[in-house]
Amino acid sequence: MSARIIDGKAFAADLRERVASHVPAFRERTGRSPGLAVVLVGEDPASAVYVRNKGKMTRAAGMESIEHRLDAKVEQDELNALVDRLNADPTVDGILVQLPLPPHLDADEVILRIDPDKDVDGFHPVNAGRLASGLPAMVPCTPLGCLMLLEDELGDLSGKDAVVIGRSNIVGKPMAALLTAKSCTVTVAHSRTRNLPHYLKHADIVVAAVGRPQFVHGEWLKPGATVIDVGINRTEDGLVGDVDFDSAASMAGAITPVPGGVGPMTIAVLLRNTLVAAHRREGVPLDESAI
Ligand SMILES: Nc1nc(=O)c2c([nH]1)NC[C@@H]1CN(c3ccc(C(=O)N[C@@H](CCC(=O)O)C(=O)O)cc3)C=[N+]21
Repeated sequence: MSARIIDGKAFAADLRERVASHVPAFRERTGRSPGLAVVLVGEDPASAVYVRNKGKMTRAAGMESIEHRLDAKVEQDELNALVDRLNADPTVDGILVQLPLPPHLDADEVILRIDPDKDVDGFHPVNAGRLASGLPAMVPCTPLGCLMLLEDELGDLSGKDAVVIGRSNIVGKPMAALLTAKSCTVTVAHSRTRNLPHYLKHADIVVAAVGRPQFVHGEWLKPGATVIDVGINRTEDGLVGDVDFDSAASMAGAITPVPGGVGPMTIAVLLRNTLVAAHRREGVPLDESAI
């Protein structure tokens, strides 16, 4: 079997257009555009590139990008004070503090300080709790992007066997919550899982978010499985995912490439979440399920 390649880049471009199409009506209703504030601490080159791309795409969607660059040596109090100001600013609908932070800063403290209604990353424990409880939440961008690709590929996910590899707060845990809400039977595997191939052999859906280059081998997969590769690993061979693409593509029914798969979806969903946050905050109705 030779897998269909899931074009995350094209899906993300469509999603960004759908988001952009709702901005003019919001502006007419409220007299302003949705605003996304991005905070970058230090000058990690990879982070700087991401932040620049986010700003570009935010503006291309007709939304306001508010960028704050802080010195790598900034103190926690100063970062906290910036978050407080962004929380209080009515023109800011979304706040994203780029992670990881330099080691002297406490990311959990910053995340807890962000107004959950402006938490477009969906990292605040209130949003994790809302998601787990089936309440309206801000949903983390990467797992929501993966879910959109899965539903586009498979339609109804009800009853499917899904294995999520990785248990982070950013991807694995919210991914498992989303798939559970869609009535999948979900297994969460991780670094201590003893027999990963055993679980993968039954999986209709595999989401790999372990952070180890080319970790998942095609021979472990159920023939025809749908494979979503969240990994972004910079190696000598260039950018590779958490899945060994060539062997997986000969076993899977469909697979996301790296690059061009999940990555572009993360940014597109960030814009979607900003649009959603803006509408909720202003009480402007929006059919969220159509975006
Ligand atoms: N608070 C916070 N929220 C984030 O969402 C967040 C973060 N911090 N810190 C860093 C990670 C990383 N991240 C990516 C976004 C887009 C691509 C992306 O567009 N990748 C492209 C290009 C990859 C490349 O060439 O580098 C692709 O996979 O095709 C990748 C990674 C968001 N992150």
